Amino acid sequence: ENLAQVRRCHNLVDMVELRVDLLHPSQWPGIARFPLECPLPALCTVRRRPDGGSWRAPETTRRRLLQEAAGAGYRYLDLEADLPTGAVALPRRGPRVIRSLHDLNGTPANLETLLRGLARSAREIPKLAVTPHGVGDLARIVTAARAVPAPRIVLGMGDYGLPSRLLAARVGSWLTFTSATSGGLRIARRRDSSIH
Ligand SMILES: O=C1C[C@@](O)(C(=O)O)C[C@@H](O)[C@@H]1O
Repeated sequence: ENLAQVRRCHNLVDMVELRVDLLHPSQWPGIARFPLECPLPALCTVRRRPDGGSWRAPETTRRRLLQEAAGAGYRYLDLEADLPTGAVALPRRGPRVIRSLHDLNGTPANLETLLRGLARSAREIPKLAVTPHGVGDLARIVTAARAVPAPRIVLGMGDYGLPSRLLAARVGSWLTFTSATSGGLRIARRRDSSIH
């Protein structure tokens, strides 16, 4: 089902995220096959509930699946900022880590420091997903992104976050997310918008 969705939109996006937390456990055996059959670079994410995800099983199971994904051919692996080093062992020539921090309630004061401190090595890509409550917060997200060397990912969640997604390239975010199904930003064809 996930691969069918990728095939429907593979010419509209540059990479694909598999949200393992949204899968039924009966689908977990397919996690290792996904990047091999996916026509685009794949990102594996197992999002916890406090970070906005739907993961319900124990943390040990989550780490086991992340570990499996680390050796399965994914180009990127999303690991949280509070995950202890070594909780997921990364093979040499394994995936590049996107080191993420989510704030579902607001936009922390020290955004730039947070963003700068996320990556644990030069290979990791820091990612901040926060919830702006007004244009002031939105402006702070943009300022923080621009102050930190690329590549970095910044996303505003909620209504006030929308401009940070539509203007991701302008903001300097290395990627922005869209959704192959309902429930997120719909995928637009390239150049459907004229924002530069
Ligand atoms: O971390 C993120 C960002 C996201 O939550 C969003 O708000 O677009 C979508 C998730 O799939 C992804 O893992």
